[in-house]
Amino acid sequence: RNLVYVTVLFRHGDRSPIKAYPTDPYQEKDWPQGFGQLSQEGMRQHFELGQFLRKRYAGFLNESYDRHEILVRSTDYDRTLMSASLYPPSDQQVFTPDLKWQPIPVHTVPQNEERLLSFPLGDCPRYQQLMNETEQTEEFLNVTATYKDILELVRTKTGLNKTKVESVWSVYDTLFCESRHNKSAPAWVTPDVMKKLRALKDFGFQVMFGVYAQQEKSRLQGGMLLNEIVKNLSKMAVPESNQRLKLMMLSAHDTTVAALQASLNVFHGKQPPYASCQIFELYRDANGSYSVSMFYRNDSTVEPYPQQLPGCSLNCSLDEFVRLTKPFISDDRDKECKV
Ligand SMILES: CCCNC(=O)[C@H](O)[C@@H](O)C(=O)O
Repeated sequence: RNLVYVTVLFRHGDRSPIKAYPTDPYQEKDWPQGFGQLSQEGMRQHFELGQFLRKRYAGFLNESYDRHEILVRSTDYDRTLMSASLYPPSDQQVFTPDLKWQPIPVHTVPQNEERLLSFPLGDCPRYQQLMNETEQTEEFLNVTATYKDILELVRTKTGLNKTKVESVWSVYDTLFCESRHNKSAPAWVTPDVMKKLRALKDFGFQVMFGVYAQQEKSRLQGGMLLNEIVKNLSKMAVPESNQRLKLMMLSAHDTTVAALQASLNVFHGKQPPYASCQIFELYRDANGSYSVSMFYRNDSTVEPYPQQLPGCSLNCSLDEFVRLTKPFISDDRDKECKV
């Protein structure tokens, strides 16, 4: 079977915190580029991802960058735009000796117009209703009861007057970024506290796109992106189409990867790491039919993991892929959002 088209969605690389908590000893001035910015570690992570993709698709992609072959779209954040731009050049495209980098065009839309790569999308009362109902489920109540003491600790130590899961989420994120950049944590942040905050953060992802009414949440969130990806796969599955596009690269966030994976029922409930990459490969089989293979790269030290769409084989026929994903895609989201 021959590879004919690839779509990859990745999270940006390592960054500075999005914000500090009220009593945080580190504030915006303590970060080289301020809050929410790609770090040099993040740049290295994405240069490595670019090298991985070039190697994986050597022979499929033109040796040198061909603007007809590759389309890059990013959310309108510095960290995602910069992550997407770190595509290594081929030899003859090096334009300055010793500079192993070349600019590639990265397309985007303003944040308030983004409806493909940023989740959870607001403007959906039905989704908000589902989230309220989720917070009444036994599972949610059990988790918040189990971690009651840690939520209380976070409230008192950080000066945050709310300790809903979302507030804890942002504290963990800030502490995680600070730990990754050798900024010593306050005494109350013990390894056990970080472990519990990590579990709550992962739970926060599960809640956003699952735990309760996962299919309906997918139709209102990640299904929006899944729909585009499935439409593109079908569009590319035509023999000798004059389409030269071979690789669609989407640069986004942890929530984007999680939302998309939840809509495919392949989300394993943990925050997608920096530069993690969801891969869709479309193949034309010898008999002229088409199949889709999915992979998830969340560890750059090993090969990407093959993912199995529930109800299908690892090399899932395109027809089956379309049929099995349909229930997670809304054909009129605005209507389904109305309450
Ligand atoms: C309000 C928090 C928004 N967080 C982000 O945008 C980050 O990019 C986050 O999605 C991530 O992938 O780190």
